[in-house]
Amino acid sequence: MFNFSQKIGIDLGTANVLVYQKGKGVVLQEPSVVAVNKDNNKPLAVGTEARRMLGRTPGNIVAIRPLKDGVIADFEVTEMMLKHFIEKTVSKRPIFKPEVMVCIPVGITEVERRAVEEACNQVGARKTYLIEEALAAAIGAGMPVAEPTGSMIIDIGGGTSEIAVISLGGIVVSESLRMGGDQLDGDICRFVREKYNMVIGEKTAEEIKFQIGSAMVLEDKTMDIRGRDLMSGLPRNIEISASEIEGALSESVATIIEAVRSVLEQTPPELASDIMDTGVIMTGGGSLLGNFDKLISKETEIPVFLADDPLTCVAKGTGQAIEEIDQLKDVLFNKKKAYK
Ligand SMILES: Nc1ncnc2c1ncn2[C@@H]1O[C@H](COP(=O)(O)OP(=O)(O)OP(=O)(O)O)[C@@H](O)[C@H]1O
Repeated sequence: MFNFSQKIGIDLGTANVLVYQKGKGVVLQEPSVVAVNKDNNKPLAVGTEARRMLGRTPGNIVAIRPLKDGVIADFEVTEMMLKHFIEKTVSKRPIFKPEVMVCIPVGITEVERRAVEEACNQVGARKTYLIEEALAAAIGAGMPVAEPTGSMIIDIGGGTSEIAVISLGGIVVSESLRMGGDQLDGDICRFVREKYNMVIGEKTAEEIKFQIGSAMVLEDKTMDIRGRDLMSGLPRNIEISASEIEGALSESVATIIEAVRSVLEQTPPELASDIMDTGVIMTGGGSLLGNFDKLISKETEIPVFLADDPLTCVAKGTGQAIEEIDQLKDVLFNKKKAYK
């Protein structure tokens, strides 16, 4: 099949990789995990299949999350993962190699930018563009980013949280935290170990977060969990409540709210007034934590809304940006220079 201009947008996330393909939408959504055979250093499984192996691998296999805190921690494994996902999405024998747009966190260093570009070029991209994650999230959430009006986005991913005010296609004020939903899992593990002398894995912690995790408990509920007793070394069940988890998460939640406040404080008054009128939009999987939007709204006295399908906004925005790259080039790339 001829396909002259394969354009794909990649949300290369700490927790999930999403690929958006021109004309098709989000065509791939899989966890950012690779299972590697240590004997020959070859990937054994990538994505969903590899995630099932996390914490359950024999000695010669390791299940690796190659991205940490939003950036590439293991370059070689990231390349394996990108290669697998790009090959899975683009047609088998493309006439032209694909053009790829990848989103990156706002605070990323030049070395980290080059690492992402190099990884895409290594796996066969004809041209690689980078877009800041907050901007991609705002585009994907349908915000009028190119207009002369203030749009505020809070994107909470697995390893990073980006808070930004955008106007005329550029980021005017932003904060980027190297923490997100995954840190909340760590908070839960630590809490259970300290309070109940019990060890739980990160998958169990995430399950607790999904089921009873909340930034602000409005109605308490409980959940039975299973882990390993630290003293006896044996499996044990306990019941845990949503308000206990709220307490365990409070410090990380407060850090994110503090960053939101800091962005608001630095926002020029005209743009702040636009934001008061239109509200803030939350994207990213971390924004699905129970009542997070309500708590931020309560603490900042600004309307806060959860985007439709928050997990796919960044990928959609990245894909839309590459679809319209010719029109957006001036707005996105010149603006970025102007605000540097
Ligand atoms: N229903 C939910 N409640 C709470 N947290 C959730 C929910 N669904 C997903 N998450 C969390 O969202 C995070 C993943 O979000 P997302 O896929 O947007 O991140 P990412 O793009 O991979 O990461 P990053 O942008 O930091 O590189 C994980 O920490 C996951 O546990």
